[in-house]
Amino acid sequence: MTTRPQRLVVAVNPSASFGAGGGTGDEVAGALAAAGHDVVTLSESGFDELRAASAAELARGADALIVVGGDGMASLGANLLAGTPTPLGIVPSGTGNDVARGLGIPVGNTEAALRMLLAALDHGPRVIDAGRVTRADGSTVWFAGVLSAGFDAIVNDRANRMRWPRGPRRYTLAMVAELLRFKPISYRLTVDGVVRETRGMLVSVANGTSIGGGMLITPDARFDDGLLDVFVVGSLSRLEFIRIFPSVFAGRHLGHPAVSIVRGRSIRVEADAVVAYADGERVGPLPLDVEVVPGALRLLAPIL
Ligand SMILES: Nc1ncnc2c1ncn2[C@@H]1O[C@H](COP(=O)(O)OP(=O)(O)OP(=O)(O)O)[C@@H](O)[C@H]1O
Repeated sequence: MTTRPQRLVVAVNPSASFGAGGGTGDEVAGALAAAGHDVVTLSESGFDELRAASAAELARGADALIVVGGDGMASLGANLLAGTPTPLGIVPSGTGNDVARGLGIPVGNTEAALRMLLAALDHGPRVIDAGRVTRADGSTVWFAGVLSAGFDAIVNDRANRMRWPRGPRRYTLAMVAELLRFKPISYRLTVDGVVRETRGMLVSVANGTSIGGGMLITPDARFDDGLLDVFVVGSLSRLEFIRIFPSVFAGRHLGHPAVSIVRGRSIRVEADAVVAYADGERVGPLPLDVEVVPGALRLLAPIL
């Protein structure tokens, strides 16, 4: 490896799904140090503490932030680094890992993810777009993958509260439980100034391709096209939903009359009493304004 030694901050979520106990964090820190890098490993009792510790360490100067965890950790990294030149690395050890998945970072194989990370430290980062969300109170938050408001955000909320099972099957169980009580939502969407009102189950604003551990809701979305894919699932009976649901994993739901995707740069999502999630983390209640910021993030990921 020809890489010059770099100062790397490694932020570990010890509670992320298959990294439970922090073992993946030790493996990552060990491999990076063995490759000659100067590694600072951070692990805290909670997410907010970890974010604060990471911010403090980045302020001392770092060549990259590497997060070890799931989409929530990708969110932590994206929010610290969007708009800065410092690259973000992700070693997936979470439940869904959809951001890593969409970027072609190996999931479920820490060794392979580490090989890819070391190669990316060598060849340099991939520049991608990020989504910037503005809440009604004017505060902002970034996302790298997908923002969702509707059925899957409710499922996400339930899955986050579940202790079992580990892995993506947790989302499937949470989904079945929530499907039994779900009522369609009345949305008002404004995409680049064009207003559309619709009743439905779900609206997602996607920079990436999947949610829920590989459900390819927007299989043709690109992280670096300067656009967001707005995915809408209209009203469906429970039976019809269950019938088309498996096809989402292969991205074969696209021809269904209740499913639509439009692309845009600036999207307002409105509905009563709906909370949005982005990259697996709670963003807050609608209404929200989402815009794409081209080239806002550098990712230590394969250059496609
Ligand atoms: N010590 C901790 N450090 C960081 N995050 C923690 C910690 N303990 C609990 N968490 C929670 O972990 C969540 C983030 O988890 P993460 O996304 O890394 O894994 P996951 O939920 O298993 O995977 P995914 O989001 O891909 O489904 C945060 O919402 C945070 O509140």
